[in-house]
Amino acid sequence: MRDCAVEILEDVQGRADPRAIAIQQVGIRAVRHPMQFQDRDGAVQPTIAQCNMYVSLPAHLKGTHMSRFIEVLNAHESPFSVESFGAAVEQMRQRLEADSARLEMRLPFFVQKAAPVSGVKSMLDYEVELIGEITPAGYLLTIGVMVPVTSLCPCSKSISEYGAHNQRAHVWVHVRAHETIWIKDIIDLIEAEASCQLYGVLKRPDEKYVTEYAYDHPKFVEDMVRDVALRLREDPRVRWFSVSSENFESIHNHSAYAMIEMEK
Ligand SMILES: Nc1nc2c(ncn2[C@@H]2O[C@H](COP(=O)(O)OP(=O)(O)OP(=O)(O)O)[C@@H](O)[C@H]2O)c(=O)[nH]1
Repeated sequence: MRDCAVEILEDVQGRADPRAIAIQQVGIRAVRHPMQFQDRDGAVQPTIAQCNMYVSLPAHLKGTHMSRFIEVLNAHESPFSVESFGAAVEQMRQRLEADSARLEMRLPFFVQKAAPVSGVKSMLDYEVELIGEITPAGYLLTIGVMVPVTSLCPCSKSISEYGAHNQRAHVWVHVRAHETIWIKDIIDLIEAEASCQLYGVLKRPDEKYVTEYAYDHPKFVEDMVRDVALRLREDPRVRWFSVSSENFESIHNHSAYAMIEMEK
């Protein structure tokens, strides 16, 4: 067997490139990696992130150091959070010897909730997206959260002698902030504006409660994104946001959708 440790291998990606074209993003996509995630309450939860990792490559170099992206992930032992994310992007930028770096992570995030009447505890899963970019101009973090909620149609309630159609909706909020805004802050804000929030476990008294609560808080998809946008516009921590809602209609085989984006 040949001994790779002593063999001299050419560093092809370090060769000069004659085309003189810089690359804005080169790297790896769709890497799944186990990690620890920490949010507002300080508890650390294990999860699995799907990562995209990119750096810039100057015009004179042929290739980037592909293996180092995974090395960076594996070397990262401390929990990720909205506060520590910038340090992780900077580690990647330095290890790849690049001017700019971009780290995108999407992960399931779990919250233990108590049912509204019985108090029975259960976990609910949300989706989180963290997108951190370091360029010579500075660091930009975009935080995204998808919150599943109930929406109940105000028109259906108004025109029907009894009942109202309702559906599950996926509300995505992305924010860029002046200061720390936690994932749980965004979840609380969205759930407060839904026709009703969701729970993993509901006993019969809870089911009666959420049915009547949703009936008392009807929302079109437009109401949903406007009411969340109002809260984000009033929040001094937020400097840019987008909010969208996709309502999986129960009376159609298609979704209703609305989106608002605002730079403050
Ligand atoms: N740049 C580049 N590398 C690729 C690609 N596809 C596979 N690779 C391989 O990724 C491997 C690892 O690259 P490097 O990180 O530069 O590996 P290395 O030179 O042994 O490690 P370092 O000394 O840390 O730079 C190389 O063997 C490349 O051939 C590609 O499209 N671009």
